[in-house]
Amino acid sequence: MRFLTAGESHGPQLTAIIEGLPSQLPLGKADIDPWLRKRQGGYGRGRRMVIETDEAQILSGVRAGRTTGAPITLAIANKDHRNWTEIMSPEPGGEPRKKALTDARPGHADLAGGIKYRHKDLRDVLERASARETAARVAVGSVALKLLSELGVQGANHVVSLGGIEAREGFDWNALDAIEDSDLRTADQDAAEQMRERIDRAKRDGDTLGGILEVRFRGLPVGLGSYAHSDRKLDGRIAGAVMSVQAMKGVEIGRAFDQARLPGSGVHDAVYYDQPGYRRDTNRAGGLEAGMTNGEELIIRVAMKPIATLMSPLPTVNVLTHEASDAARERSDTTAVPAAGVVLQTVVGWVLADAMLEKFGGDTLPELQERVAAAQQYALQY
Ligand SMILES: Cc1cc2nc3c(=O)[nH]c(=O)nc-3n(C[C@H](O)[C@H](O)[C@H](O)COP(=O)(O)O)c2cc1C
Ligand SMILES: C=C(O[C@@H]1CC(C(=O)O)=C[C@@H](OP(=O)(O)O)[C@H]1O)C(=O)O
Repeated sequence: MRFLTAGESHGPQLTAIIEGLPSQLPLGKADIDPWLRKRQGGYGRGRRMVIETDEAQILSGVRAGRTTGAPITLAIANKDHRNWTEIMSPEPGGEPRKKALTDARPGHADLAGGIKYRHKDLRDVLERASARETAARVAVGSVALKLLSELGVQGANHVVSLGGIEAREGFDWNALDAIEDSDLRTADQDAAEQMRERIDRAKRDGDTLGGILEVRFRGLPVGLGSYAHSDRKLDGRIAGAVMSVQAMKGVEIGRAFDQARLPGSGVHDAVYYDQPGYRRDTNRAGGLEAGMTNGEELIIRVAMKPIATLMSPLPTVNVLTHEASDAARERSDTTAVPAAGVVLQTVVGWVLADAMLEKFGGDTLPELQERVAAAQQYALQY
């Protein structure tokens, strides 16, 4: 499978094309829009999320509620575009350009992007660097999650820590409703309250916050990915997808950073066999060994940096005058950690769905389902 997204943050719309999805997958707006709405949520988001009510238009590849095997086109309108039509379509060469951005924001794409593409109005950089693009990626990933759910795979995401406030350790699949109900995407209500206070303080101070997120998947068959060549290794592919999300700066499989301090006897998972098949009593590996799923729950943790745009700005340089200045202040989120969990679950879902198709082939969903069931059976008896 492959996909492309296009669209600027304040342009008319975001567009995504997905190619390679099997036919006969039941698919409609109801499978995509709830993910878009979840991505918009979370305590600490800025005013843009009040303007947008993201929903996907399915423009090709689906007929009578089922995929046909043809490329799928998804479109998400930017409602805010109507407030930016003039700014987004300046006269060629017209100077000074309205809302030009010339005070490069440390931590954002502005300075390196301006030098790379030779833009002096850094708006030409930020429009595409913006995490608005993640709306398109979530739409794409939600289709992958739908395919996974038809194959018996379920995912989840939650906030582990935000602005230095730690949620209670542990994850319970039965607590998913509490996570979905929480504007901080944690089942730990006490931590959520402290996080809200921390976000309020950061906002008052003109500052921003990052955090740590966890993504989990269960029901995966053994052997997605491969040890046979570097670019087939699923851990590498997951890490690549996760790190490609705006503001993600670290990723670990299981609790890799803690485990790096321990001896092997305290890290690896002993294997046993009794009915109905192979079993491990621990899952410290986080579901991946040698670039392959091992049948245990997949556990991924990701570090998100604090938002780059500060209302109490850092020193920077004006790229027109080279004089010292304060970094540009754009409307912005104080934190987007809860929203990022939704993005991460969907982008990891894409990698997993892709690996499923690679291992099991499948022009159609029923063929895929038969082959996955047979592989699950084989793994027990092996
Ligand atoms: C859901 C989400 C929302 C974001 N919102 C903002 C924002 O409002 N302001 C901002 O400066 N950065 C925001 N970011 C992060 C920037 O897009 C990102 O830091 C920037 O593109 C530079 O890329 P890098 O951090 O990966 O190096 C957001 C990221 C995500 C995932
Ligand atoms: C638009 C979204 O996030 C945006 C991501 C973003 C950035 O710099 O990454 C900056 C802000 O853009 P704006 O200035 O238009 O408010 C966020 O709102 C979104 O998540 O849909």
